Amino acid sequence: MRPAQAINNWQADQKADPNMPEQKPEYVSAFRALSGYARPHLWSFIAVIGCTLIAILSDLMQPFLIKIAIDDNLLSGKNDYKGLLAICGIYLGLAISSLLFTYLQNNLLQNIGQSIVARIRKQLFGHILKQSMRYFDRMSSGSLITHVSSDTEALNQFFNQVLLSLFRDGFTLIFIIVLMFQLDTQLALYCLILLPIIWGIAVAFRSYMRTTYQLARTRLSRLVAFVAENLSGMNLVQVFHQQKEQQKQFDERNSSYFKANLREIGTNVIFGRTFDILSNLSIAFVILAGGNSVLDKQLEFGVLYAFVTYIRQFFQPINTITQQWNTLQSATVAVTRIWGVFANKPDITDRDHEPLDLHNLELEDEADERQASLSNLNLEKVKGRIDFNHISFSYEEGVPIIRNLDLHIKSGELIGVVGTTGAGKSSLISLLCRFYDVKEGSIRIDETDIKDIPQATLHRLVGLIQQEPYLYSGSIIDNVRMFDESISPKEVIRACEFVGADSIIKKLKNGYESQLSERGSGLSAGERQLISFARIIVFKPKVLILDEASANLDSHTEQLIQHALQIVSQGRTTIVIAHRLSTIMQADRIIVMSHGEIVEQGSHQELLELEGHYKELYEHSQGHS
Ligand SMILES: Nc1ncnc2c1ncn2[C@@H]1O[C@H](COP(=O)(O)OP(=O)(O)OP(=O)(O)O)[C@@H](O)[C@H]1O
Repeated sequence: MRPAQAINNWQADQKADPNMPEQKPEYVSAFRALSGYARPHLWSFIAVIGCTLIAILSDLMQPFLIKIAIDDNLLSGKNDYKGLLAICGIYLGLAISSLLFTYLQNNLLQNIGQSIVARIRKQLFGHILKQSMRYFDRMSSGSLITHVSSDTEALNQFFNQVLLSLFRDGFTLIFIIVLMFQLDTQLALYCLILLPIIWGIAVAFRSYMRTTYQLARTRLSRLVAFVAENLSGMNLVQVFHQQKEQQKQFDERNSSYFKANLREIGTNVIFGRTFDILSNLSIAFVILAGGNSVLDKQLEFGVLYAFVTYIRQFFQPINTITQQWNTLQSATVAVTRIWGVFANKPDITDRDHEPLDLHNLELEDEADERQASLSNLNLEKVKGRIDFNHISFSYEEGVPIIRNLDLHIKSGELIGVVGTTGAGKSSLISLLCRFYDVKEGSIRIDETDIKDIPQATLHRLVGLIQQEPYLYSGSIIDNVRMFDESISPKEVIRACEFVGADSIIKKLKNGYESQLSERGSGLSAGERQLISFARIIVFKPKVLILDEASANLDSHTEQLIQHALQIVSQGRTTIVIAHRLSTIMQADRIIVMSHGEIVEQGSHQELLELEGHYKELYEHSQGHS
């Protein structure tokens, strides 16, 4: 990731969510947060500092050795070849030592950085998995992806670049200054006069560079968002022949990003060259001032040589440290954002869930495992009776979605739920799965409030087949058994045969080993639902919820689904949200919902006789107005 990307990602998020407070890099709290992760690597850090010191000293002693060779051997007239040979040997030894310890320092620091970042990334993903649906309603998936990928990558850069530079360049600078004073105090003092000038230039460039970086990142974000938008709405783009218009808009964004990039590169070049000019000016100045002293025999030639070399080396670490500023800022913002995610407690938790300890997220995993094993329901003995006791619910305060709904479902009953769009059918199901909690009333399975059932148990108890079933990247076998290797391929094949998906799967080129992707790789909505039916057979939940595919299915797939539903619903309490009334005409009971309430219920025939909402829906589905 380029410097400042995290800042810009964050800024892009801010635009997407205007309610989020303005966030600035908070260096102290960011470093405190990171220090907890760094503590276990204390000895490795000490080893890094040791290696850095040896590597720098090995580097910096080289000009000093040449100074000795010039002043004590070459210009002293002693003809001491042995001494010269010894100096060459030491020089070689120093070069090897510098190489070896730089390598060790780099490797050690990379190792520490990568393991800290990998640990944070793992905990972050685990933490996101535990969040409730309300959180995902609020957060765009784009910004969560940014947290897991770009923000953790910004941390990686912190260890690879900022820390490395702070250790290596910081120590180098200190040693060079000490060595320069050791060689000649007056010349060293002249050189220090340059420091405020260098500082002034660095500060001026830093703020200009930041603006340039940000401009490029903002334009990149716009470009990426535009491509993502087009990809997700590709069918619309093609249906409305928008290709030319979209290409034009893309070209505009692309060219403005290109210009911003050129500006960024130009700024970097000017900054680097300015330092080169300053370095050369200082060398000229040292040669002028020091040369005079050499001619007056007040300074040895070797000292002047060493000084010129150190001045050259002096500018490089300053340049590198200044360039790290942007990376440091983006890493700090990244830490703040990542800790913002960690700080968010899921609002749906199991009873007696211990409070989140931000400093010890591993404890959270252990607590979850403990909770999962604590079930007051014996899964085998659950009958599947469901009671919605006068429940009310809203997504947003003051906008009721479900109002005082009272519904009692017997174990093994097949219930069809119908209603106009937005009536609250899917919301009712979300409440039963405990994606959200009811505001008033309670939902009970076999007399136990679902809030008292650990979520892991509840989700084994209630199986959900969604309108758009989610398929993972992987084979059909793995999609049916949800990567649970304890379920054999034979069981999967039997389940698919049972629900009638077998004939469809066998037609695929690689049969059960065909690789699917999230969009289903060529399977229709109905066919994807059939695969979900097989999942139900494999995992045997006591309660089955089917949010029927609303897409028009061909009559063959529709028949297959009807057949699969009959098979799968046997011995299970089943709730079907029906978009086609034909699916639930045979249901034990049909519930008609409108504006979050049950307005009618009964069998198909009974409801038709009522001549109310259901009859209207039915006639509409039959093509009558
Ligand atoms: N995550 C959400 N956040 C805020 N409002 C929501 C959310 N999900 C649904 N709603 C709103 O709640 C109401 C009921 O939606 P719901 O999806 O339960 O209806 P539905 O009967 O299943 O509709 P459909 O048949 O179109 O799927 C709608 O007004 C919808 O806009």
